[in-house]
Amino acid sequence: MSRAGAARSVTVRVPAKVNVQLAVGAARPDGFHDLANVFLAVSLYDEVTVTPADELTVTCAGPDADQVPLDRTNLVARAAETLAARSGLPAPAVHIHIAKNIPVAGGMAGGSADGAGALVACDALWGLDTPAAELLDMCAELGSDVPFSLVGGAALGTGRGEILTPVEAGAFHWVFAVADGGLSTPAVFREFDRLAQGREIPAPEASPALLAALASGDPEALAATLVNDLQPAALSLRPGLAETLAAGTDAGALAALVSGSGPTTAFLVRDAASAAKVAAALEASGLCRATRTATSPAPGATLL
Ligand SMILES: C[C@@](CO)(OP(=O)(O)O)[C@H](O)COP(=O)(O)OP(=O)(O)OC[C@H]1O[C@@H](n2ccc(N)nc2=O)[C@H](O)[C@@H]1O
Ligand SMILES: Nc1ncnc2c1ncn2[C@@H]1O[C@H](COP(=O)(O)OP(=O)(O)O)[C@@H](O)[C@H]1O
Repeated sequence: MSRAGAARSVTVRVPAKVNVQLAVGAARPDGFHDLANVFLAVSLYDEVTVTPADELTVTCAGPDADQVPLDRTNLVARAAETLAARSGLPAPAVHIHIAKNIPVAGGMAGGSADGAGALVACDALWGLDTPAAELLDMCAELGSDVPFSLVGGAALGTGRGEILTPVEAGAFHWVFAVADGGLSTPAVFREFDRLAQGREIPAPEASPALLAALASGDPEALAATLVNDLQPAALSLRPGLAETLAAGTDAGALAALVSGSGPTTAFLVRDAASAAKVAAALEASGLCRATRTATSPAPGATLL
């Protein structure tokens, strides 16, 4: 996008995710947990635009914009700094704007998506053409979910979720209920540890039945296999979410689960018509702040 007299800018679109399987192992010595994390990118997007500027600045617009930090802790700023440092460039002088549509601190990896988007956008703006493997390495440094935000589609994440293997996925329809306020991911993992005290935690493994259901595109089969080991922890911190989950299944959703660390709740539905019905019922229930409908799989970070 270049225009005489205007600074060139680059925009990248990035997807939210839902975890269709989130198997969590015991806490590791480094404080992370080994996972078998089956990620699915959904068609709910943020857009990250980078424009040359005098210094690194971050702005954000959207319904949740007031909850997004605009300082150097924002993952887009960290991404730009990481890419510049690794490429031997001076400190980045760039304005990064986030058009935010993904719920903040909602368990849908919005910050991770923005971080991946900023990496791809700055890479294009600065004409670096960084190899994909190096970009993925930088993503993993930024956060466990960031590599998946870059690649999108459907993938199994092992290690702390950053080691990705693509998996096959048919098309599915989803409704998301956005809760009031967010949940801190570290706090939800800490609650998982607390609830797990005195129990033997098995090593996390991907479920063959879930992967087969995902590949088949059969929503009933997928509904029977969805599992999120963080859900009891999220419900323990936010007991009211149980009512939201029940309201979605009462309205015809095939399955309901907490999205990642929550508090967004995800509802797998048969088709677009069912999505509209479940979303309307959730909106009418007063149990959530907003709803979104989406399909999966969605592409990863995409230059517009
Ligand atoms: C739970 C998941 C599921 O996809 O996402 P969200 O639902 O929050 O979006 C992820 O594991 C979140 O990944 P991400 O948000 O990138 O986490 P990171 O920045 O890497 O880590 C933040 C903190 O979460 C905890 N953490 C994260 C990943 C992991 N495998 N084990 C952990 O214990 C640690 O306390 C860590 O300090
Ligand atoms: N670009 C960003 N968008 C949203 N939150 C961000 C961003 N960068 C950093 N954060 C911080 O990360 C926290 C987690 O946000 P987010 O990634 O939206 O949720 P989750 O980890 O539940 O998927 C936020 O509370 C915020 O403090």
